Amino acid sequence: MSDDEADPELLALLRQHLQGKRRTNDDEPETGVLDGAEYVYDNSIDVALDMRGCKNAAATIYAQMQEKGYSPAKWSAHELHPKTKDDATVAFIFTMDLLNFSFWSERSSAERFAISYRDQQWTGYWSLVAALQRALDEGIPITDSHFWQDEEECTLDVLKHVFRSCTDEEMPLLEERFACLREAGTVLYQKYECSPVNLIKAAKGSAAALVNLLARDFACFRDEHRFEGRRKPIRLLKRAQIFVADIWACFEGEGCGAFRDIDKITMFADYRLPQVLNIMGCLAYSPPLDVAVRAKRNIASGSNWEMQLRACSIWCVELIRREIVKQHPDAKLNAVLIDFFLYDTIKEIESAGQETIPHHRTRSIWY
Ligand SMILES: Nc1nc2c(c(CN[C@H]3C=C[C@H](O)[C@@H]3O)cn2[C@@H]2O[C@H](COP(=O)(O)O)[C@@H](O)[C@H]2O)c(=O)[nH]1
Repeated sequence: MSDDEADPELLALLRQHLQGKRRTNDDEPETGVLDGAEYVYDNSIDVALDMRGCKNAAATIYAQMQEKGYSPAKWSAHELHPKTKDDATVAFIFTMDLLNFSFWSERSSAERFAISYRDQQWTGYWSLVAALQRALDEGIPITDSHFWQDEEECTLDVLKHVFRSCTDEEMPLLEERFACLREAGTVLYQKYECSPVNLIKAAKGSAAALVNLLARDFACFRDEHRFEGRRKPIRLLKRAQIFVADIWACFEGEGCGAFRDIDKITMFADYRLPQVLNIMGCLAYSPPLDVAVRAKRNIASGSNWEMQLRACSIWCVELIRREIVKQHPDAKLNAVLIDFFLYDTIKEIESAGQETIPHHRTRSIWY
């Protein structure tokens, strides 16, 4: 590139700041997730946003969130979520979001992996929460990072026992989960005196800084992938962001959950949100992608299709959020609460047997 040709990414950034799209305060950290999501959206051909759909969805989402009283307090109301606001709960949420990925199964609902706890069978995300609660009830210190480092006590067999299923299907990616615990135990020992509370304190009240610390120090949180020719990887950081959001929600914005920039956290790019955004008419797939998703074909982690599904979902929720704020300037909502609402909505749709399209199938540790 000759000297007088500026770097296109630099130009885009300059244009963005000149347009005042996102005024950033120089000494406040940014995660870069939203910028990366917008880049992928601008370069997507298999996933598109339906603007009319997003506008309609914004009105519906806002009305229903008001009606259901979506606020951070709702997080602790979930029966399996921890209720105390203390260090043990921070450790629980850190462990949970370290392992918060890939629960989907191709088995029937009767045969899919499930955890039996408190006289109920739990599947999906709730199977993880139930398994952790059950282990603690059984005296297994599964949320203690000293335990994760103890090669005698914390073995793959112990983890298999913690996540033992009441069907003959085992929890997916158990060995990968075991590796996540080991790695996190080592990093917490090396950098944070074995405590996730110290990790939160190191972010000094910034949600974005905490996300960046997780991505910098823990490979298993570093959910970033190449997209086409772009020099910089696209940062999606789903589990890092949902960890910050779960802490914020659980502590209701106080104490460990007091983040001055929580609104910088985006929705969490998992396998449920693209599905519900598609069902709500906000996200549209190209015919080949639509066929692949409906046929439940595996879509490779980090592939172009998968990146479009995840990143366009992030951008879609951002546009829905902006539309809500435009319609209701005093709305006390952010991408986190909208996301929580959308996840709970797709779970209601699923239990009512009203899914009109399956979620996409990607097996990975990222979501
Ligand atoms: N974007 C987004 N993804 C979420 C959640 C949650 C649970 N959050 C609870 C806390 C407050 C909220 O009100 C929720 O009740 C789990 N997941 C992801 O979904 C997948 C599991 O799907 P399935 O196998 O069907 O349960 C898996 O990738 C998991 O990481 C969320 O909130 N947002």
